[in-house]
Amino acid sequence: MASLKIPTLKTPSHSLSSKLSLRSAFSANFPNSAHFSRSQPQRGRVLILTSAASSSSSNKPTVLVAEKLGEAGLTLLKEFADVDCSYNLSPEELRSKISLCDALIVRSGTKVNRAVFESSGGRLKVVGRAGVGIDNVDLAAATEHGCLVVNAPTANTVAAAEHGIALLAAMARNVAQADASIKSGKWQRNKYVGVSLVGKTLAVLGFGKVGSEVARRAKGLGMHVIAHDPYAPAERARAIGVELVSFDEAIGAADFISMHMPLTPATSNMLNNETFAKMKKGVRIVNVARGGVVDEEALVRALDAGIVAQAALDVFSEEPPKQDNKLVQHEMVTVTPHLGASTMEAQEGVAIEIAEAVVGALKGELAATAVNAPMVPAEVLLELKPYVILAEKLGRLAVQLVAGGSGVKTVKVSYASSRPDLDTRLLRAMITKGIIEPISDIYVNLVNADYTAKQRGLRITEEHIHLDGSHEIPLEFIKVQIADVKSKFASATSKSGEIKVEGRVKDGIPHLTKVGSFRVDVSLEGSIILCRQVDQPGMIGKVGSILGEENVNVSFMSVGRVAPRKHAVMAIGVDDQPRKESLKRIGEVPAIEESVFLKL
Ligand SMILES: NC(=O)c1ccc[n+]([C@@H]2O[C@H](COP(=O)([O-])OP(=O)(O)OC[C@H]3O[C@@H](n4cnc5c(N)ncnc54)[C@H](O)[C@@H]3O)[C@@H](O)[C@H]2O)c1
Ligand SMILES: O=C(O)[C@H](O)COP(=O)(O)O
Repeated sequence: MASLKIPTLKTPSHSLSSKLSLRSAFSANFPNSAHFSRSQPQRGRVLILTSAASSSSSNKPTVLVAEKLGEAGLTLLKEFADVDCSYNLSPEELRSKISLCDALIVRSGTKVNRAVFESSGGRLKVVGRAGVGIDNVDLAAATEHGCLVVNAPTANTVAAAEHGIALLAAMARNVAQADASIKSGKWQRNKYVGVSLVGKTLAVLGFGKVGSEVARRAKGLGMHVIAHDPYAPAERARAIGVELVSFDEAIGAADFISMHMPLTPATSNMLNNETFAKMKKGVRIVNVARGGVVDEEALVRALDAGIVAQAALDVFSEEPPKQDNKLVQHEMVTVTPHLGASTMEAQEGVAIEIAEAVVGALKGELAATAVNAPMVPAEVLLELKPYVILAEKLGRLAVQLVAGGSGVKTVKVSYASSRPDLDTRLLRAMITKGIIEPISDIYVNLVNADYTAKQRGLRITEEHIHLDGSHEIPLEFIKVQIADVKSKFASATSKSGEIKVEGRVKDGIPHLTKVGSFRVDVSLEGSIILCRQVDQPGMIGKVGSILGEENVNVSFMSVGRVAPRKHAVMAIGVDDQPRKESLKRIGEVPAIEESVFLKL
């Protein structure tokens, strides 16, 4: 397996402070538009931006809105960002614009593929999908690029359900065909005799938000409604009088089938030759989900064979479909151009929902509708905040203790807590960030931490040390151990050979409390000098006066020793980075056996 090579450690261009917010976890962070400066690119806390990447002279982030968005959403966005509404961009135009944008908002008509993320040069931090389906966004590529994807999953539910019902009724009564006929001067009352809905069985496939609203409305029309959804809770179905059945039962019993699942590899072409063959002859199909859930050629054949009497389609595998598309031209098929979400009300709602999500994500707030990052409830985030800082700093310290040329492969993290259900995803992500960022150019956040670790051959194992006691404090301490490496500070190596650092939060401030087997206590602010010395009088004074002469402000000092007059480790918190010569002078103090400077 590859390993994370330790090159010369980079000095972070920022200094961490206790002001560090949860932003670091999400990365798509603009503290607020007024304080954001592109001319001073920073890593870690905010986006990597360069003045060359800036398209505007203001300090605001740039949001590209690539498809029509409701006014209320645009107004919200404009309060926070420079908004570039460029509709109908070609793929090339989108790729060339994207490196100037911090966020991109699309509907279903824009393919946000890997090339888009690659062209963004690391600047794109949020993709907002103004709607539900995210099949037009390459989530794997987004995650690999540390880009958060958020959607607007609720505001168009009713609109989509109403459109499904509209198509159901229009299909059953040949509304579209009869309308076209009369407009062409004909009066064909016998040709357009329809079928009734009342008493018929409707199978809703996909019993989520839209599917259940369709079911509720269909029941109001007097239909018998059954549903299939492998993941839907039976109680939700029962509550509206719908029975959940197997896929085969659903399609075998249905007079009408309505599709409401997302397009995924598992649902692609789920209606196909084989499944059409299991349906009742004369079944009618509505699709307001995605074109790709139906094998369109198989549907044409099923229509021509009379297995499917009629279909009503709002969505197509290729949008817009070619003009000679056999389904579009088929007499027994009613079509609309992906209008499910297109009501005035839904579009205003979606625009607000996505604008809030994108602005929140750019500010580094928790994104409630994130689709490629673990959901951590806001209250958990707030409580874990100081531990998040501790986790990153311990990772950062541990990796700086690794000798150059070593390969970091295995990191073990132990969480000592009385909470059996402690959510460690965020902490793990931050330790990963702390370990990887000082030694690479990769920007790590909650979105891409696990992926990045895997890519770099870094295996992070986690252990919970269960403590008895009050559940009030989420965590007693975090221990980070790096195995199978040499350390540039031998005292940081435990008896079993791992580099070991341990820390805890005291009064809301993260502290380093153990290095190797030495207990220390130094607040993790500024930077740290670690020295191992023979425990004897005057050591603190000697080192302190060297730092004083060099004008380096000491914020904290702590000495941990194995026994009086034996070995001791002195941890010194410093506000400024000492000159190399100062560190050399410290190393030359006779009783000092080794020393190292660690930048936080
Ligand atoms: N035509 C439009 O304009 C329009 C508007 C809104 C939504 N949509 C589409 O409708 C889909 C559903 O929207 P929603 O808001 O109800 O989403 P949702 O996530 O609330 O519901 C989707 C449901 O599909 C279920 N599902 C997943 N795999 C399935 C499978 N193999 N078989 C059966 N069910 C399965 C899920 O368990 C879930 O309950 C969206 O993904 C989107 O593609 C289209
Ligand atoms: O997934 C959705 O939300 C719908 O398909 C709506 O898509 P649209 O935003 O392109 O209308």
